[in-house]
Formats: sequence, C-alpha cells, structure tokens
Amino acid sequence: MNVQPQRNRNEMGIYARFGSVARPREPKFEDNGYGSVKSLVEWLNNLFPYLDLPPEATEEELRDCLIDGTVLCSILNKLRPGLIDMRTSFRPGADYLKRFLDAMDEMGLLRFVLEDIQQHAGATSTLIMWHKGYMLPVLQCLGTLKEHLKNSDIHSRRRGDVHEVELSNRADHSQRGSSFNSDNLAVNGEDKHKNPSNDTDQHGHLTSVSPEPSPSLVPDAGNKFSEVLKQGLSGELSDDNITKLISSSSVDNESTHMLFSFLNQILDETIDKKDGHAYHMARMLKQVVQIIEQRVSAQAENLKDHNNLCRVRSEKYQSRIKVLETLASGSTEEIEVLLSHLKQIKMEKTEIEEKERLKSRDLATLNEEKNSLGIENFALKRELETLKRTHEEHCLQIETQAKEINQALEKKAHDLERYLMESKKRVKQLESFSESKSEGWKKKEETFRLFLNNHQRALQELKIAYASVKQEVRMTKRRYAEQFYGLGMELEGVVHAADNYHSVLAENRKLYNEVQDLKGNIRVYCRVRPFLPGQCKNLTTVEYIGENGELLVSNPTKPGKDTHRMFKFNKVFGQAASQEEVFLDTRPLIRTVLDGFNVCIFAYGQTGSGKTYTMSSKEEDWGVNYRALRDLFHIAQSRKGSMTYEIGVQMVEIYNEQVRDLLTCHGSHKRYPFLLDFSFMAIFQLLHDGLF
Ligand SMILES: Nc1ncnc2c1ncn2[C@@H]1O[C@H](COP(=O)(O)OP(=O)(O)OP(=O)(O)O)[C@@H](O)[C@H]1O
Repeated sequence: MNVQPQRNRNEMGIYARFGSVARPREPKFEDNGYGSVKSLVEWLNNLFPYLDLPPEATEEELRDCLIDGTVLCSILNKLRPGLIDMRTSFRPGADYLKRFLDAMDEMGLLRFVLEDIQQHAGATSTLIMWHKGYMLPVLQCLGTLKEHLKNSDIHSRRRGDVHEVELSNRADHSQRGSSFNSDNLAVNGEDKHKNPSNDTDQHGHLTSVSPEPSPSLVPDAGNKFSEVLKQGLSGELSDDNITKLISSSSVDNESTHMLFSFLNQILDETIDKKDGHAYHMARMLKQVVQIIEQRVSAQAENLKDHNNLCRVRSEKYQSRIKVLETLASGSTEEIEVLLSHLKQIKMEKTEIEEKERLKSRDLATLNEEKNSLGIENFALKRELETLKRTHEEHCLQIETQAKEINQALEKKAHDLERYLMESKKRVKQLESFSESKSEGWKKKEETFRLFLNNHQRALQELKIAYASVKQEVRMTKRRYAEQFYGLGMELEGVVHAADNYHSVLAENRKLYNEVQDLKGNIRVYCRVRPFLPGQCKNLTTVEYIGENGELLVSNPTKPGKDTHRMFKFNKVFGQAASQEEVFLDTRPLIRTVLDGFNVCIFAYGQTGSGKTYTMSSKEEDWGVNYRALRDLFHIAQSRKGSMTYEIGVQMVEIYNEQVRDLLTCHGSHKRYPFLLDFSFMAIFQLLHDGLF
C-alpha cells in the first residue's frame, strides 16, 4: 500500500487549526486484493438486478445502497438460505445491520463494525473527506461474501460431482487402488507456504479440488513417510514396523494433506475388505473425517480472512504513520505558529513562576501561622481532652441519672397508662350511665311536660268546671230549698201515713192472730223417725201417712180390727222430712211472739224417738229451737228502726213427771218449781188434764 501525503490548499482537514491543509491519499480498495468497487458493484447488480447501481458508483453511493442492511442480509440468505428471516418486523437500518453482523459472527466470517458504515451519517463534509477510505472494512466484508458465495456455488456443484464419483468408485474401487476425498484440502500454514501453488489461489484462498486426485495431493516422492506408507498399503510392511513408524516423530513432520490422504486410504482399504464391525466403523470414521475436513477448511478460510484483515489494517496504520511523519516534518507556517505559541507559553511560564514565588512566600507565612496554630491547637487539644474527660464523666453521671429517671418515668408512665385505661373504662361506664340517665331524664322530662300540660289543661277544665259547678251549686241550693220545702210537705203526708201504718199494723196483727186462732192454738204434729243404722227396715209398723195428718199403724200381734189403728194429727212428717220442713210449719206461730203472744213448742215421745234431734240437733242440721231464734233475731234486726225487742229463752225437760231446767248450771235450780210462769203453768195444766 503506497500512501503518500499530499498537500492541497483547496481542501480542508482536521489540521486546519495549524493553518495547513493536508489530505492523506485515500486508501485504494483495489490494492487489498478484494477487487475494485466497480467489480463489487457489478457483482451486486448481477446478484440483485433491481438495485440498478451505476457501474461507476462511488463508495458513498454504495454505502447508501447498503446502509439499511437489507441487501447485506439478502446476500447472507443467498449464501445460507433462510439464515435471516426477512419477513420479521425488523426495522430496516440498524436492526438489519445488527442481524447481519451477528450472522457473520456465527459463521466466523470477516465483518465490519457498525460504525464503519454509520459513523458519517450526520457528520460534516470535512470529516467525510478525511475518512474517504472509511468504507474499506465494508468493502472487504463484501469481497469476503463474494468469494464465499462463489466458493459455495463451486462446492455445491462439486458435491454433485463427488456423489457421482463415489458411486463409480464404489463400483470399481478395487481397480483404482486409492481415492481421495474431493474435500481434501491443505490448511496447515506450513503447507500453504510450502505449496502455495497447490493449496491457494492468487488471493490466498483455499483452492477447490477436482473430483480426480490432483497431482498436488500425490505424496511427495522424497518423503520417507510416504515411501513407508506406500509399502504399508501394498502390504510389504509388517505391523510392528507400522507401530514403530506411528510412534516415531516422522508423523509429526507430515503435512495435514498427507495425513488426511493416509487416513482416507486406510479407511478405504478397511471398507473394501468389508470386514463386519470394522467395515461399519470405517464408514462412520470416514464420514467423521469428511466433516472434520470441511470444518478445517472453513477455519482455514476464516484464518485467511483474518490475516488479510490484519494485513490491511497494518497497511492502513503504516500509511497513517507516514502521513503523520510528513506532517511532522512539515510546514514552516506551522513552526512559526508553534514558535509564537512557544513564546506565549514562555511568557505564561514566567508569569506562573512569579505567581509560584508569591505563593511560596505566602506558603512560608502560612507555615509560620500553621506552626503557631499547631501549638495553639495542641493546647486546645489537651484542654479539649480534659473537657472531654470531664464531659464524659458528667455524661456518665447524667446517663445514670437519666436511666434512673427513665425507669421512674417508665414506671410512672406505666402506672399512668394503667390509670388512664381504668379512667377510660370508668369514663366509658359513666358516659354510658349518664347517657342512659340522660335518656331516662329526657323521657321523664317529656312525661312530666305532658303531665304538666295535661294538668294545666285539667286545671283549666277544673276552673271552668268549678265555675259551672259553682253555678250549679247555686242552682242546686235553690232547687234543694224548693225540694226541701216539697219534702217537708211530703213528710207531713208520711207522718199521717205512719200513723195510719201503725193502726193498719195493729189491725194486721189482730187479723194474723185471729188466723192462728182459727188454725188452732194447740197444734200436734207427728214426725216418723227413720230407721237407725243396724235396724231392720222390714219391721216398720207405719202403713200409711195421709196428706191431712192421717197415720195408719199396723200391729200384727193384735187380732181382728185391732190389727190396724188410725191416728189423726195436724200434720204428719214422714221419714224423709227435713229439719227445714218441720221448722217452716212452726215458723208463723213462732213469729207471733214478736207481736206479744206467748208460744210454747215441746217434743213428746219415748226414748230414742228423735225429740232432741228435732228440737236441737247438731250444728250442721239445726233443729227448731235454733232456727226459731235465728228467725226472731233476724226480724228484730230488720225492725230495729221502729221496734226494740227483748228476747229471752228457757229450755226444760219433763221426764218421769219431773221438770228440769236444761240451761242452768246449778243442780238445785234444775227441778220444779223453779219458775212460776203462766205458760208453764198452762202446760202443766194441760199435762195434768191428760191432753198430752
Ligand atoms: N228424724 C230423724 N232422722 C234421723 N235420725 C233421727 C231422727 N230422729 C231421731 N233420730 C236419731 O235417733 C236417735 C235418738 O234420738 P233422740 O236422742 O233425739 O231421742 P230422744 O227422744 O231424745 O231420746 P231420750 O228420750 O232418751 O232423750 C238419735 O241418734 C237421733 O240422731
């Protein structure tokens, strides 16, 4: 690469600050062995006719064509179909370029960096001119792709040929002796140097190999290992000698090409023998060897590209160094400018030195001050330490006191919290109590208000009523006086009527007594006692009891008409007659006592005939005596207003012609004559007369 610095006053460059204009000669792409820009443009037009690039397109036009990355990605897809998915929604430009560069990395191919194609997109024209050769890495990358695409076409064509050759080889392999794989390539660096004409083309690429063994791949006649190999393949060499040969260093000295040839020959021999497991192993190994050969070939390509890149970059840097050397040896104007700069710098230096002197003087002063301040500082430090110690002791005391106070305060706070909780509880209780009380008082107030209102209303009503009552009382008084007068008049009538009543009453009494007289002053009743418990009911002598006091008694012991005897009484009470019935017949006679008549009732009969039962009886079934007294007291009570009665009672028993007082307690007064009373005398007379 011949880069000569040229000076052109009509162009501007980054050296303009020195007043000079320098433009390095732009690197020539043709010099790098990748073909000219023109050839690349032609290749791209053939590949993608729609691009329609002008044949004389500049690097700038080429960059504009490639900047969105789609063309580059399409080239890669030509090389490996489907490598980059162009249908995805990548943004043309940076995204496609990144995808392209990543794919190049994956394939291990030489590539440029993103800045190589993008760095001048927004730059000034000055910078573009300086970097006129900036597209060089991009063009080199294009050249690499062009070569790979070409090789890929050759390889694909050759793979078709190899397939045919392999088929024919398998058919007559025994006649041919040996066959080389079409991909047998020399990749060792030594090999390339040793046999450049055999392994690489003029651009340093690995050459393709024809299906037939190339003379360049034939083992070297002067090589000892090759001779031994020939002997080994022809079976002239023993196994021990082969082992010794492998263990010796002669294998290391052989080229990769020879080693692959040797390996292929051994594998072909083994396959030809068709010896069971060894045959299959050999086939598999042969396939592995082919893959390794392909990979070695690809790596050789990459290494070669890398070497080329390094060489190009080295040449570029060499040219830049030369440009810089030229510039350094360069211009008087620049030197003058530099001298003026130097003078200026010297003046600045003098000023700076003066300032430094002043600063050193200030520094000395400051040092003295610093020393005095140091001493003062030391004293202050000591004082500070003393104060610090005192302060620490004081702090400790304060901390201790603070702890004690804190504990006391915490205790108090705890107590206060407890009190507070209790107070809150009590406050809540009091609040609820006061609320309930308040509600109660409100209700009472409401009730009282209603009560007051009612009372006020009632009071009003009372006042009105009072007025009306007052009026009414006046009216009533008047009416009362009138009625009182009327009553007085009526009372006079009543007095007259009372007088008449007494005369009527006397007349009534007279009539009543006359009725009693008509009924008979002396009445005789007969009561038949029922059989007592234990007595035989069939022994009764009562045959018939009549309505009008007839009683038929039978006596079977007497003959004839004396068997039945009829008795006649005022009334005969049968066995079923009650005490009440007996009393009711005697009651009218008893009541005449209240009109001043004397009445005597006595019972007569043999022992156990029922005299006591009829007259007294028991409390629950009173006899005539008790019933008569109760009736007399009742009438006396009803006539209390008009009549006052004094009632006296005597009860006597006449037994064996002896009269005994039944109410007295003294035995001396029991026998007759204890009382000379008319009524008793009459009874005695009656008894004496034999009426009873
Ligand atoms: N009507 C009657 N109904 C039921 N029981 C009667 C009746 N009359 C008498 N008795 C009963 O007959 C018994 C004898 O009666 P009670 O003592 O009255 O006879 P008395 O005539 O008074 O005898 P004494 O002359 O011996 O005193 C009593 O047990 C009495 O309760």
